[in-house]
Amino acid sequence: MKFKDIRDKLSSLKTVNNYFTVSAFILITLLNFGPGFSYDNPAALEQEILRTLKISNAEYEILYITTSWPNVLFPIIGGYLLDRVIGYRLGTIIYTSCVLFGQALFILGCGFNMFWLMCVGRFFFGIGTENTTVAQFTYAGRWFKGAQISIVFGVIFTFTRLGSILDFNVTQALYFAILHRFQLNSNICLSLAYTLGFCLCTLSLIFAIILAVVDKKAEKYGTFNEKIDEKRTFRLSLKNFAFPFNMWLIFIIIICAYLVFPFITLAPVFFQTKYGYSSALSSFTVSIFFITVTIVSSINGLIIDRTGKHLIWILIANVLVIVSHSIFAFTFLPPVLPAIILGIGYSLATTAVWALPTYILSVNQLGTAYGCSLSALNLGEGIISVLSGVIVDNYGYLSLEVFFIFLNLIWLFWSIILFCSDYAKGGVLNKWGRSRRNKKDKEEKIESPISFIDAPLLESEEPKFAQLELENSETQSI
Ligand SMILES: C[C@H](NC(=O)[C@@H](N)CCCCN)C(=O)O
Repeated sequence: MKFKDIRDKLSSLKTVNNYFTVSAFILITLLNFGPGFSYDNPAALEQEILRTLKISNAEYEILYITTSWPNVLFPIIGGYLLDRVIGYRLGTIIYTSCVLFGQALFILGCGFNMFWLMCVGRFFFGIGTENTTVAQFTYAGRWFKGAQISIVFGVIFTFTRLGSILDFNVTQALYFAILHRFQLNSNICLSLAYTLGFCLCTLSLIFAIILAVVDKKAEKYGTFNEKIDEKRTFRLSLKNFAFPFNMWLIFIIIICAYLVFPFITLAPVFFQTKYGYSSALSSFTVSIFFITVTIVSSINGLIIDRTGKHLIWILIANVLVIVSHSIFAFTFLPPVLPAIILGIGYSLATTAVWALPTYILSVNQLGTAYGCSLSALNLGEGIISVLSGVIVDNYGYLSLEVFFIFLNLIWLFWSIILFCSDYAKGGVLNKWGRSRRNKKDKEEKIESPISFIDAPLLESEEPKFAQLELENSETQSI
């Protein structure tokens, strides 16, 4: 075999791998769009639900409690099952099916005026959505760990937040369009409006199935460097929970970064109280936060991958969030400014922090780690939401802001500890992007399987290259 033939074979390998990678990138980043869109379906039509089902505000809250509180536990189980029992391919299909099942029950509950069925639906939807996130992050780590991981998370967050923004605008418009055009009873109108979410969740299930096929084919093709442990067992092994010290610090930082949400849920009334804003203007200011996150997440991902230095970006993000809360607390500057700063800070933090587990854990432990992270952030959000309510009721909004500044100083403390601990261990989490992109970087324990931007020769292709060279020399000797 001539050198040209070898080169042609290798470039065809590169083309196929590029094709796999681009497909995986699209499927992974879109996987949670449908669930992200449907998560706040109740809030998009809150008044209509209250009126149609004749429920109180407290009962309405049950629709969210049943969605979020079970997720203090379920992602840990779901993540472990992905790693050790069902595998992430089948797991993702099961979890997206659970989302779909939950959304279907929720819609039926609306249609038949059965509030309890809506709550059961939201329970299945909630555990399905959160575990789909665990599976999505695990897939991201499996495919893109290395120099492209943050852009993947950036695009994931752009789509997830875009889903939320669209939900609030489209679902409501759809409901009123159906109501005015067909004059149906409002239960049926609610069900029909929520059917859009159901269709998008169906797409997630389809994406999960295609992704499993692409992943399987890519594995057969030798795309991945790291082998998946195929030994599946139903016996609980605590070994998968034995994380290195830095991973525990990452859990704490994830909890802290997500404490922005308990604030955001109270923000509309805060804006009305402090700035005398109308309800519409307050909601608009909150939406500025979400729009900022949607726009900047992908850009942040790109910047973080280019520069590396994830821990520095987390520190910068932390400072931005503190600045934002300080402006809210101690100035009367228009709240849209700190809302934008908060959006940039939060987006920077999440885009950088979710990449970190992939640098220190094997792919066989990623599901468990992401599951624990999701459980931890739900617990943190749950506790801080309750505390925030108590603080507002008893001490007012200035105290609430001081409380959030204090929480962010705790985040700063743990970020510095992580920085020092990582430095002492050789700075794996805080490398320059250039160094991660350098394929000869032997320090990196586990490399990115393939480069998304410009797929270079894979390490896993080297045996094939050797094989071709062998064939070539044999042909020549004959
Ligand atoms: C990964 C993280 N997920 C969450 O915070 C979930 N608890 C709630 C998702 C709500 C989506 N509108 C995230 O979305 O960043």
